[in-house]
Amino acid sequence: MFSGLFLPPFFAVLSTEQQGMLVELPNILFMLVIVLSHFFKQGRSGFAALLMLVAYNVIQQRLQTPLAVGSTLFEYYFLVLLLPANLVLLLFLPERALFSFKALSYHAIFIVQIAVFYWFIQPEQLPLVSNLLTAIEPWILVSGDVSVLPNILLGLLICAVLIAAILMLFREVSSDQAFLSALLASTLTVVEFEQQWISASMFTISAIVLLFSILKRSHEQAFIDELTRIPGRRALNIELAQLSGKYSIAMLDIDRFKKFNDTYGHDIGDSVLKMVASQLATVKGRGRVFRYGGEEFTILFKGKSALDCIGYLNDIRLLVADYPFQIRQPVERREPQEAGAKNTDSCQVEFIEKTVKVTISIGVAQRRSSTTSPDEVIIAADKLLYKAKESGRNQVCA
Ligand SMILES: Nc1nc2c(ncn2[C@@H]2O[C@H](COP(=O)(O)OP(=O)(O)OP(=O)(O)O)[C@@H](O)[C@H]2O)c(=O)[nH]1
Repeated sequence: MFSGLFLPPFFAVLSTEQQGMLVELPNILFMLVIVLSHFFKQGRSGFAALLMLVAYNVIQQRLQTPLAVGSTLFEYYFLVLLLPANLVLLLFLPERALFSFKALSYHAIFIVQIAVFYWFIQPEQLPLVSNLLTAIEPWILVSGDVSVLPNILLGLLICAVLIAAILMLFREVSSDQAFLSALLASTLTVVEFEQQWISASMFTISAIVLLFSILKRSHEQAFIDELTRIPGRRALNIELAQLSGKYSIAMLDIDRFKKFNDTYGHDIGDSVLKMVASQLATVKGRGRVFRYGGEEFTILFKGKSALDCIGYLNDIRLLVADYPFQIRQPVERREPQEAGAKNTDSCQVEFIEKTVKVTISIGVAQRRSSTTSPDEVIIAADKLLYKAKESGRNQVCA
């Protein structure tokens, strides 16, 4: 329906040896994903790769004959039902390292399905399989010219894809995109099952997406600060190690943040950090923002003097200071007691909304000479930050 137009001509120009390599490619890529998922502690992607690897091999080893032969049709239905069902199930299960004790229940679910499949495909089960197919015949209205896929299974596949797409939109789990791609690849494969090369090409694409997803998430884990979603200290250190020529570094600190935490609680303090990071990320002048640690941030301006940066830094300082940060705070309200009544401690908790102002202080220093190291520039910027605090906060010192 979709791919038949371009896949066979593309594969036809390849030599038999190259075609053989392309058929093996999903196996290699999925195994790579499994190994990486173990080292990068991304079990969910590892399980998805394991499922896809087994499904691909079932297709290659068992389903390359016409679907009407022997138990092939039954095996095809088995695959169409269980592959998306397992992928969707994984979307809801918590992350577990693939080769860990905690993941044993996942492996058990998987092994039971393989055992059931293996039992059904034994030659002596053929009469039972034929009877089963006859029994479910009224349910599986074949959609004729679209594919050999019964409408009911096609509907389930579409539901699985929709669930993955909705989850991807509404929660921030980076592996969801890879699951959606695996579900789309499985759907296209089973819908276009009679197309030559469909499984090799779709499963290769899905394996590549899974691989990229693992690498992207590992990169994020290493370099992106989990709370503020901006690059963290490790990313800054790598940038600093590669610096040369003219540059300036700004050190920024939220004013009286300890008091803020003590008054409104650590969770609201975290929201302030997120808000400040999102405002800082809009800095002009090609400044790159990092979370230095705690409530301190760093902005690196390559090719700029401290004087060049003052305007950009004042802009973000004002942006933060003008941001109406909303707080929903619980307050206890004591019920007034009637005269002579017994002293019972009755109080109600109410929530009040209020807007608070957050300010930041900034110190910015530039590289003075070719012998000045980035650490020395940071120390100089820190001293200027201290000066900004001493001079009343909410200001830039250069
Ligand atoms: N909520 C939250 N608080 C943090 C985090 N990291 C550091 N802090 C808090 O940030 C506060 C820093 O306080 P101080 O270094 O004393 O400085 P300050 O209160 O901002 O005062 P000045 O810098 O002098 O304006 C401490 O109370 C830390 O607990 C975090 O990730 N989340």
